[in-house]
Amino acid sequence: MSPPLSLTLHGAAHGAVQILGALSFSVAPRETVAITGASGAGKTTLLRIIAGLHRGWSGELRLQGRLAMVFQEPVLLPWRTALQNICLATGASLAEGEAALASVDLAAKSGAYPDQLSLGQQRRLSLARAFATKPDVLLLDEAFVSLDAALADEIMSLFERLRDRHDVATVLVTHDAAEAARLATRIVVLSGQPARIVTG
Ligand SMILES: Nc1ncnc2c1ncn2[C@@H]1O[C@H](COP(=O)(O)OP(=O)(O)OP(=O)(O)O)[C@@H](O)[C@H]1O
Repeated sequence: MSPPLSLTLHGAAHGAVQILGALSFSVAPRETVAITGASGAGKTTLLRIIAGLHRGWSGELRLQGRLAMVFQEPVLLPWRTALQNICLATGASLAEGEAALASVDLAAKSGAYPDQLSLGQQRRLSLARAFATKPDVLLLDEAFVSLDAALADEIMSLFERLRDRHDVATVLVTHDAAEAARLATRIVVLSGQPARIVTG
């Protein structure tokens, strides 16, 4: 069976500046690949290529099934409650939305609006919404940064619990070596200009 995600990149640029060189990788179901590398190496650009959010690249991307992405800043509808943020975005029923909230310990906040939630709660809501789409491929862009250590640990545990319930292939971008070592089954390191995979 072919993997849910495989990418063969000839190169990628922002305008005239070549950011990424030739590289390729694929991710199998239940695998978590961490993309690491120095600031500016092109990690987010690589993730945005996979998500279809960056146009300046050539190569071949094969994606099978549904894709969900969690951004560094939670992207939530401010005028909708936590429950509506899940149901409207994913097509989940109210019962499924409630279950998704419970899976990230937010059952008591279903009627709260995003600005009534802490950053940690907004992150948990984003994670719940991503998993509520039942994704085959999940992309996480620095989803655990800007949180204190205890909160980051708690949200990583929630992610691990949700991931282990789904046959999802995950690609996460992080500059945090400890986070990569904890969460990833494989670590891909980007380096150079244009960047290539130096380990992975
Ligand atoms: N919209 C843009 N227009 C022009 N250049 C860009 C744009 N977005 C990113 N870049 C440049 O592309 C390079 C790679 O950026 P990218 O955000 O992919 O790196 P990164 O590895 O994710 O960095 P960081 O760890 O700091 O978030 C950087 O040199 C950056 O300045």
